[in-house]
Amino acid sequence: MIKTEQSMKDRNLPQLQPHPSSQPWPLQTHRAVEHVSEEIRMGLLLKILVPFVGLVLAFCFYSKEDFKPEMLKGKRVIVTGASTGIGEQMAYHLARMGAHVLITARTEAKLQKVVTWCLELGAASAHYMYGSMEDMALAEDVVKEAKQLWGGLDMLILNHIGYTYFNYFDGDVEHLRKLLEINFLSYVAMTVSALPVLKESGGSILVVSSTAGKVGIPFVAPYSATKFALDGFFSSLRQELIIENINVSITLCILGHIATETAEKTVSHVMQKPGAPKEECALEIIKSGALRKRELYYPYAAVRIPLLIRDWAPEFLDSFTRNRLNVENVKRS
Ligand SMILES: NC(=O)C1=CN([C@@H]2O[C@H](COP(=O)(O)OP(=O)(O)OC[C@H]3O[C@@H](n4cnc5c(N)ncnc54)[C@H](OP(=O)(O)O)[C@@H]3O)[C@@H](O)[C@H]2O)C=CC1
Ligand SMILES: C[C@H](CCC(=O)NCC(=O)O)[C@H]1CC[C@H]2[C@@H]3C(=O)C[C@@H]4C[C@H](O)CC[C@]4(C)[C@H]3CC[C@]12C
Repeated sequence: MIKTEQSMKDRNLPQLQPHPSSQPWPLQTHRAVEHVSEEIRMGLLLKILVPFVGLVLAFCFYSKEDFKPEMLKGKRVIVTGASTGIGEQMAYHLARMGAHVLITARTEAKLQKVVTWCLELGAASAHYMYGSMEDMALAEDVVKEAKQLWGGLDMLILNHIGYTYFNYFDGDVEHLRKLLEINFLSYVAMTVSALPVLKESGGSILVVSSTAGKVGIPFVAPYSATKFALDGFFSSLRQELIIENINVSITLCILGHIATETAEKTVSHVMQKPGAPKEECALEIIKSGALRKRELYYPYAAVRIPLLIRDWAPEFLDSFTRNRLNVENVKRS
């Protein structure tokens, strides 16, 4: 194209100027129109959505069954990824409620400290097994240990995750494969191993997931894939348990940004406010499992409202999500 313009000049011919109406709109005008129609759509959406959300919140508030800590007294509970973060706090809450806890992670020293503190807090018993959930045999051995210790199992809390970077997807398929093993396949392996004893006890499976397992959030593609996989697998399995009248509940816990050490280290430079408290998050997960809820959203508004918007205005939600992050602080590694 430049070459063409150059040849016209060489031949000293008058430069023909295209008619203004034939020129494409300048980018700015086009974007302004797009923005206005988006504004109108948003205005309509909010006039409908806000009352609807109010009704949803009212329903949830008034339909809330009462949770009692005694529900967990003497219950036999496995918590994975409990050496730190939300899992550690869940172990402490369960201990205070008088449950039997078996906790897992890779770092034995941290697990020993958590078990000691669980006994201090009143756990009926507290044990740990350490190792990486890349090893499916470990996933099965943990459930076998629970059967040997307690003769059964009442609650399986699947919580651990492998290392997660927060950056543009770098094309590393091997990292994704490994994360699928740790964050997804090991959850399936533990479930397969635990289902027979959970059927005997009429127990519960709690699957800890994320906003990033329900909507597209930038910079977490591999992690997000593993969380979406959890939704697909466990939502399908829940249907099969209902069809077969098997009294095992599955609660999918959809979490927003939680102030754990790892999360704050990973994303504090892009988040505009700190995460929600891990202690309260941990308690809400336990409550939702004890009440056999289908899904937990925590923090409620921060997670539930984007999910409502997701199906009505996906492009708006994408734009809203990007605007909530200081994306300029994410530099390709
Ligand atoms: N924090 C947040 O903002 C959010 C968290 N979530 C979810 O909550 C759950 C807990 O998150 P959070 O507490 O922040 O995570 P943390 O990073 O604080 O804890 C992760 C736990 O998993 C263990 N772990 C790590 N790698 C492995 C492995 N290969 N095999 C077995 N265990 C492993 C860690 O112990 P060790 O290193 O000793 O193995 C640790 O106990 C996760 O499922 C996460 O997806 C969801 C949304 C937001
Ligand atoms: C950035 C996401 C939150 C989007 C938002 O603004 N939601 C409103 C709100 O939550 O207040 C974060 C939601 C989920 C987080 C990620 C996650 O699921 C856990 C990982 C934990 C790991 O230890 C660190 C990074 C995480 C990928 C974490 C990053 C931030 C979120 C995507």
